[in-house]
Amino acid sequence: MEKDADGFYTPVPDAAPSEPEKPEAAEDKPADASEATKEKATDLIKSDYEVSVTLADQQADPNSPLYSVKTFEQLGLHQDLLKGIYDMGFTKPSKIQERAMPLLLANPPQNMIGQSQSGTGKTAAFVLTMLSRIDFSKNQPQALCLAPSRELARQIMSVVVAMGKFTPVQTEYAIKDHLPRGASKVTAQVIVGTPGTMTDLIRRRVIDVSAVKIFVLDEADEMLNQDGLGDQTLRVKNMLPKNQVQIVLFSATFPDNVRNFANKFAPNANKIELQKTEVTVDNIRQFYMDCRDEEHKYEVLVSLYNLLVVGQSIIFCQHRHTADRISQRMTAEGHKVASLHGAKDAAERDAIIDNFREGREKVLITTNVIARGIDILQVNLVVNYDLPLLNEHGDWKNKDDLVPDIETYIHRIGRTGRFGRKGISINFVHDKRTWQQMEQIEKATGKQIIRIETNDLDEMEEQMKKALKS
Ligand SMILES: Nc1ncnc2c1ncn2[C@@H]1O[C@H](COP(=O)(O)OP(=O)(O)OP(=O)(O)O)[C@@H](O)[C@H]1O
Repeated sequence: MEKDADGFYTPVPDAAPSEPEKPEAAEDKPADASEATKEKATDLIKSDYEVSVTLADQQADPNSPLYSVKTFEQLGLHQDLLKGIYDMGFTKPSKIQERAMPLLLANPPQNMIGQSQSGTGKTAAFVLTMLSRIDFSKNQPQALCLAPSRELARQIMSVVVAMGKFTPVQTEYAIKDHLPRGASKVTAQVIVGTPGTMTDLIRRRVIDVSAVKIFVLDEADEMLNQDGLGDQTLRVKNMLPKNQVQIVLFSATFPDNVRNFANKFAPNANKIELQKTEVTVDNIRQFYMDCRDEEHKYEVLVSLYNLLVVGQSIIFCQHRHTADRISQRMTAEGHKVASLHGAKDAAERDAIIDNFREGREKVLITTNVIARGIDILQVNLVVNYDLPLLNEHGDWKNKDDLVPDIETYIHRIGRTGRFGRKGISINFVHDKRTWQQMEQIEKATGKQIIRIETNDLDEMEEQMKKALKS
């Protein structure tokens, strides 16, 4: 990894094969909200594999992370925001929304460190808080939100625009290549971006932070990671006015090594925490396939192709060159796949994720760049072509030092099974080391990973149908 001029961790273009990629922040063009795909939350996946348990059933089950006893009205939201919520197809809050919203909206404002499983509606909780805190009569930035990737920043913005549809909210991006070079002042009330560009725009006084009242970090553990975006994020915070900004941190994961920093970053915060074994949702069924070697992984992936296109699927690789190589090979063999990673330029990244989001592409081969936050309801299969790995000692070249990256694993598989939908993840293991790494993941998450025969596609299909239906 290298820091670019913005201070981002940008993977080196010709990264050595042994250098794993990490999620990266990059900037982009604005998403046209009117064009943004806004899935109705109540839509279910239409296919042979249609889910059988309805959202209403789950929201009535006290053990579900979607359960709540309250209505959105009881959460104390403004009428215009309620209209936005219902327009999006939401009927009832999820557990995190029900628990977090009253704390987030209370006066005087208090900081929040909120944890809840992937796909359980954290975005709505912080977006509604941002929109509730704004004085619409002032044309000044009042709510800042940071995310680790341009793709996620664009997605969050689409939620701000959808939820704020019946308010006069004005929004702006702080992402690379968005604002014209000579832009002198941002007057929008909500600004969503990535930390390097946000820092740059504040420093150059294009963004005046004097009226900022709320600062949100989505994927907060990633944003505060001292080996990654932590410095940049802290820089933004240090430029904000003291004692007037509510700090809101949300993630599905808060590993121990980030918790201390999070507590300092958001002092005296209200906390909503999960036990370690609660972090993954039960509606994602986890499998693994034993492959003989790297080449066999590719063959198995190709043999799965028909299953991959049943809904939509995301295939995660550790390196961008693996993602490119697989997608080139598969394309040459007549399969329709797309690849997305941090070496592609901003416009291309936007086009690829938009095509996938709108269902024009069914199979996306990618790296950790979109492991977090991306919400595409039709994704019912995630393949870990390579398991996510981390280097504990900072030497990415030494394979013996690589350990499973539990948090990234949790976020990757969380790209499926959104808001109670069924989903499947499949890990490819191909030697003793990868098998052991997977065992460590199994232990850490407390969820069983079931073996599937690589040469029995019928069984695979059967398992998949069962997992998506039961
Ligand atoms: N109360 C609700 N009713 C119905 N659908 C909802 C509700 N709240 C959120 N959703 C939908 O659930 C999906 C997941 O929400 P969201 O992306 O906020 O999850 P998340 O908790 O931020 O997940 P991650 O940890 O992966 O970022 C979205 O499609 C969102 O529109």
